Amino acid sequence: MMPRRGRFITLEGGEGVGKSTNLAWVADHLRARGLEVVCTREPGGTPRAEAIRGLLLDPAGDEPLDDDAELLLVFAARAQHLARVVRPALERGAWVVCDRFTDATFAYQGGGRGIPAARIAELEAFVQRGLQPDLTLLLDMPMEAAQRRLEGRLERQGGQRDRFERERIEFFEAVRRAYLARAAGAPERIAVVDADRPLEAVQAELGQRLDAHLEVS
Ligand SMILES: Nc1ncnc2c1ncn2[C@@H]1O[C@H](COP(=O)(O)OP(=O)(O)OP(=O)(O)O)[C@@H](O)[C@H]1O
Ligand SMILES: Cc1cn([C@H]2C[C@H](O)[C@@H](COP(=O)(O)O)O2)c(=O)[nH]c1=O
Repeated sequence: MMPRRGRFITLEGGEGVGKSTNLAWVADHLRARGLEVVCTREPGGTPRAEAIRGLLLDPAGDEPLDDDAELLLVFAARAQHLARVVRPALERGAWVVCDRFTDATFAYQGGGRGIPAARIAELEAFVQRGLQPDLTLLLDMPMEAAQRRLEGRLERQGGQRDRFERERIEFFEAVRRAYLARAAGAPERIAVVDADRPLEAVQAELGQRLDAHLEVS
């Protein structure tokens, strides 16, 4: 009998909504149920894809990054990540938990930059060859509140805003609208989780969503 393919879970949402905070919690929740879990992120997840992440996030330099170049870099990093990490893990039956994936491209490059969804979908088909997340947990909250969280994190941990974090609030509002439109178009895959609550409440809902997915998979 063929081994059962693993599952691909993605966490999505705008800046500062709590994706990184909840990624480890999601992984622990699944491991406690006896599953092998691989945690990863996009852009990145392999040394070469992380190098592309550096190009995308670096705010330095006086040469603006062209929107189409940004889109192609995102998919170049994704191709490498899928080939080296995600597909091998799924093929051996592991569950992959990924901080952002292609919904982020539709939200940031589509909603934020204004690149037509059809063009993004062409690259999605080319790079992913049908691979889609089995479940996407979309952490959603008003952008002003998320920005305050981000500022708190920067004050506590230091560091500078990256190239995306320097965008204006209108950009983030467009990103949020695009995410919610994606969720409305794929309610069977994308679960919208209200992230503007205490962490315990957010994680209780994440746990319920994961357990419901485990029951049907
Ligand atoms: N439910 C919550 N309530 C209060 N603070 C939270 C909550 N979730 C996360 N935080 C805090 O908000 C800040 C941002 O969280 P986190 O870094 O996980 O967000 P993120 O979505 O991964 O951000 P980015 O998109 O920049 O990577 C952190 O300081 C974190 O401790
Ligand atoms: C996958 C993906 C990501 N981005 C942007 C969104 C974020 O600003 C950064 C990643 O940093 P974070 O620590 O996860 O916040 O990259 C994007 O524009 N398009 C994408 O497809």
